[in-house]
This record gives sequence, structure tokens and C-alpha cells, in this order.
Amino acid sequence: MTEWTQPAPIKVLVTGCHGQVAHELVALGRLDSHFEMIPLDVNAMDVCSPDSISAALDTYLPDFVVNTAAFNKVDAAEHEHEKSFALNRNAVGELAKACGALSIPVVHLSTDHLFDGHYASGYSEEDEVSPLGVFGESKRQGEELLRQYQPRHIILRVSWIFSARGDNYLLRMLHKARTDCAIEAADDRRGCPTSAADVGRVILAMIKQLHSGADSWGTYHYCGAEVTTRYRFTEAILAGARQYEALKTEELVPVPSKALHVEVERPASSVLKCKKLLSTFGIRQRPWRNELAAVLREIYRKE
Ligand SMILES: NC(=O)C1=CN([C@@H]2O[C@H](COP(=O)(O)OP(=O)(O)OC[C@H]3O[C@@H](n4cnc5c(N)ncnc54)[C@H](OP(=O)(O)O)[C@@H]3O)[C@@H](O)[C@H]2O)C=CC1
Ligand SMILES: Cc1cn([C@H]2C[C@H](O)[C@@H](COP(=O)(O)OP(=O)(O)O[C@H]3O[C@@H](C)C(=O)[C@@H](O)[C@H]3O)O2)c(=O)[nH]c1=O
Repeated sequence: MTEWTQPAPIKVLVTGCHGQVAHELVALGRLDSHFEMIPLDVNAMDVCSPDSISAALDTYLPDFVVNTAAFNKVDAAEHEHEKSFALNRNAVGELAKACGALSIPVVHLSTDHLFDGHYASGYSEEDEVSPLGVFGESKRQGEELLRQYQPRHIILRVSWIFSARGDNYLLRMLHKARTDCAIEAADDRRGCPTSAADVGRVILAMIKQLHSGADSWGTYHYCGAEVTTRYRFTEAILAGARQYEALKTEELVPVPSKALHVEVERPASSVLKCKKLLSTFGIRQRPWRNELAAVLREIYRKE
């Protein structure tokens, strides 16, 4: 009788490991014996340095690289072009070249900010990209370099990420709710909030199938189920938080986004259609409201 041996775990190297998505991805991967997670921060693997990239790949010999490192400050990017393009474009190109040379597939995260937001019903992977700002343009060019240098890639475009840590809309609104009597929120910006943990789940599910031989490389969209507005999302955040504490905010005011004086216009519709992910990988959207409840539980458990 032949002895059954446990297959070797899939080695997944994660860049920018202190970020929101990376944190959840690594935590989920560590709960699953199919994976060996290799979380690297900027000191262990600086994606802006080709030498640092090569050294990390040579040391860890991963089966997959997940690139979550990015410059995500949408307004600041308008002034900090260099930083935005260095991280969101050049670094992706260098990573793609290095991984391409070693035949290591790359999973890379991208954004709804590639679109101009005019399609109210949402965007599929085939729709034309037309970014409104420097951040979106730098991410668009990063995608292009990845396609050029490592055909065995996944580009996963996601939107409106929230989690219990890092810099995100949920935590900013929660802070305002504790300090301000009124909050204004855009009722003309539509999209689908997505928890960082949900993105982690999707990435791991895709990697499992790809590692088993699925030849499904390419670009995919994922976001939480149920289209909403910034205003309605804020309403849900406040209602959820009030289960745990009294908030200073008494009034939530719907406003057009131009009244908020943000530096760069956001897409009016950030809605991503996720049919391709379902038909190719069988991965379904999860309702963001359930994820929001889980994240709020985590926030208040920590406090
Ligand atoms: N946040 C969102 O709403 C959305 C995010 N995305 C995309 O998803 C991905 C993950 O986003 P998110 O988790 O929010 O990212 P975060 O901004 O939370 O994390 C990015 C991480 O990258 C690290 N980093 C910065 N410079 C380097 C470098 N040179 N080398 C290695 N690491 C570096 C940062 O470290 P440090 O903190 O030390 O600078 C940080 O830990 C990104 O590609 C982003 O563009 C897409 C759509 C929505
Ligand atoms: C400050 C503020 C903003 N807003 C609105 C205006 C604008 O549409 C939006 C801006 O919020 P944020 O700064 O969180 O959103 P933004 O910088 O657009 O966040 C993005 O991060 C990047 C990385 C992405 O890829 C996107 O998917 C998205 O989540 O929120 C309010 O409604 N009320 C407010 O008080």
C-alpha cells in the first residue's frame, strides 16, 4: 500500500505586509494548512528596489507573489506624482520582470479608480479605463507593465476597502462620529464597500485553483454585494457603531461630493461587476453589511 503524504503548502509571499489587505490575507492564510504565508514589509522587500526584490525572491522561492504594496493617498497623489508612479507603476514593473524571469505568478491589486465613473450600472473587466486622477493613472500603468512582463498574473480590481486597521473611510467616519456633531457624506458617489478580509478570502481561493492548474490568468473585479452610496455606507457605519457606544454625531447630512472639496474627483460610479470571477472561479460576492458588522465587532473588542 502506498503511503499518503501531505502535499507541500503553497508558498505565498505577500509584499507590504502591514497594509489592510495584507494583514487579513496573511491571517486567513495562516489558518489554512494549504498555505505557507511569507509576509514581508518594506524592510524585508522594498518593491521600489530591484535588488531587494531579487534578494527576497531568491531567499524564499515562493509559488506566488501577492503585491499589496501601493501608494493609496488619492488626493496626495495629485502633488506626489513621483511617489505614486514609483510604487503604483515602476515597482509593479520591476516585480513583474523579476517574477517573470523566475516563472513566479503574481497576484496584484488594482482599483475602481481606473474608471471615470460614468457607467451607473457598473464596470466589467472589458470596459475602457479612463482614470480621473494621478492615483488611478499610476495604477493603470502598473497594470499594463504587469501584463507586459508576467503573463501569468491576476489583476484583482477592488473598491472601497474597510478594515479594523489602517487608513480607511470607516475608521475616518468613526473618528468624526466621536468628535463632530454633524457629518456630511456624498450621496452622489456610488460603489460597493469591501472588507479587507473578504479580499483576502478571494485571493486565497483564486490561488488554490491556479496552483491546481487552472489556466485562468487575467483581470478580475471583486467588491462586496449591494450597491450603496457614501451617504448610505456612513449611515450603516453610524448605526452599527451605536450598538456599542453613544456617538457625538447627531446629524448625517447628504451632500453632493463637490461640496466636500476633495482635491480629485472620485468616480460617480465605482461599481465593479463581478460576474467573471463567479463564472471562472466560482467565487461569489459576500454582502458588505455582514462584513461591516464583523469589522465593528473587532474594533470594539480591541478597545
Ligand atoms: N484601500 C482601498 O480602498 C483600496 C485599495 N486598493 C489596492 O489594494 C492594495 C492594498 O491596499 P491596502 O491594503 O489598502 O494598502 P495599505 O495602504 O493599507 O498598505 C500598503 C502597504 O504598502 C507598504 N509599502 C509602502 N511602500 C513600500 C515599498 N517600497 N515596499 C514594500 N511595501 C511598501 C506600506 O507600508 P508603510 O505603511 O510602511 O508605508 C503599507 O503597509 C493596493 O494595491 C491598493 O492600491 C484597491 C482599491 C481600494
Ligand atoms: C471626508 C469625506 C469624504 N467623503 C467622500 C468623498 C469621496 O467620494 C470619498 C473619499 O473617501 P476616501 O478618501 O476614503 O476614498 P478614496 O480616497 O476615494 O478611497 C479610495 O481609496 C483608493 C485607494 C481606492 O482605490 C478606492 O477604492 C477608494 O476606497 O468619500 C464623504 O462623503 N464625507 C466626508 O466627510
